[in-house]
Amino acid sequence: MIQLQHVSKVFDGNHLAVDDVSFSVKEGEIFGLIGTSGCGKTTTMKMINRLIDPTSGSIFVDDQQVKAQKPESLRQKIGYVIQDVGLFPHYTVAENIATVPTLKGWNKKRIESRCEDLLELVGLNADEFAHRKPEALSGGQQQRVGLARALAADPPIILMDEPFGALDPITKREVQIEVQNIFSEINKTVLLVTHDVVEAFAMCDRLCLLDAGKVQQIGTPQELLFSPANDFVDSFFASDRFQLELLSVNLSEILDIEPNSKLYWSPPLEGEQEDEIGREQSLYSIIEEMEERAHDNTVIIHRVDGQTVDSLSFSNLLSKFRQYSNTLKAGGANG
Ligand SMILES: Nc1ncnc2c1ncn2[C@@H]1O[C@H](COP(=O)(O)OP(=O)(O)OP(=O)(O)O)[C@@H](O)[C@H]1O
Repeated sequence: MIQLQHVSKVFDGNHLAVDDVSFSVKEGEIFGLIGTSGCGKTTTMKMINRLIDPTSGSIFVDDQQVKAQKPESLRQKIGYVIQDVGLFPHYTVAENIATVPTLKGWNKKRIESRCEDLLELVGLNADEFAHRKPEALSGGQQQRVGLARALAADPPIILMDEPFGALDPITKREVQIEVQNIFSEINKTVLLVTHDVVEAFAMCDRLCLLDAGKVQQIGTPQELLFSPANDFVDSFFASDRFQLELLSVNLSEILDIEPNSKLYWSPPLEGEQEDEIGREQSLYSIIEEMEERAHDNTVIIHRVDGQTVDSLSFSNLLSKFRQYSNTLKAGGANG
């Protein structure tokens, strides 16, 4: 879907900001570009929608070189979400969302109904918000409108540059979860630039870690964490290591689960029926969920298999996780 081949960018004649970068982002994937400040993330992203032209190398979107595509038509298939959102201050929320559909010549009725659907998708009530100006929105609400605007004409690709950077940690987590749910419902190819490794691990299928414009490693979060290509990659994750390990390991990896068996939480949350657990949930989200449910740290997860009920305690789960992560560190699980 997106492919970079030996892409470099030199600024001011001698500043090599992006140095021979190659990667491809597959259809439907959330791909993260991470690295320290100034390592070339934003420059790399802006070369994809032609806000910046590369000095050398080739970039393909949909198997076509971007330099052979008109910037306007290229940008119609690429939604773009940036940190300061960039909403037009004199336009209402609805008018902001309508920008690309209007350029594409959609009729008024179609635009109105798209706008309502999108506001609902990002968790904002259309009656309440459609006619407000951006100044009458909180930062989190502006971010949601920015996302709705990027999704308006249903582009297959979304580029996001520090989209949650302006949010406080609690709102950030809420908006991240919503955005993840949105992307899992609608098939989008997403490139996310972030300096926040926890965000990258929570949201991305694969990551590319850059340093001084050069690719250090490309792989799944688990591969970068447990099989680092060099010392830079290893030390880059050191300060958040435990949280990242929990984020990069799924429940199904550490439990010996039969293909058709289902897992349930116990006790259920107050007022809820027995609630199934997603086997692809990360250990981190399982533990977050446990904290919400567990009163006495006893039986948390149980398996219903005919007459048999198997159960796991919080500490049992953690010790299985430690065993598994030690195997990964020793290079045992993924080879
Ligand atoms: N238009 C420009 N002219 C000259 N130098 C630039 C220009 N844009 C970026 N740079 C330089 O290129 C390098 C990479 O910048 P870039 O914005 O891509 O980094 P980044 O990884 O996105 O950083 P951050 O996380 O701080 O946003 C930096 O050294 C920056 O100063």
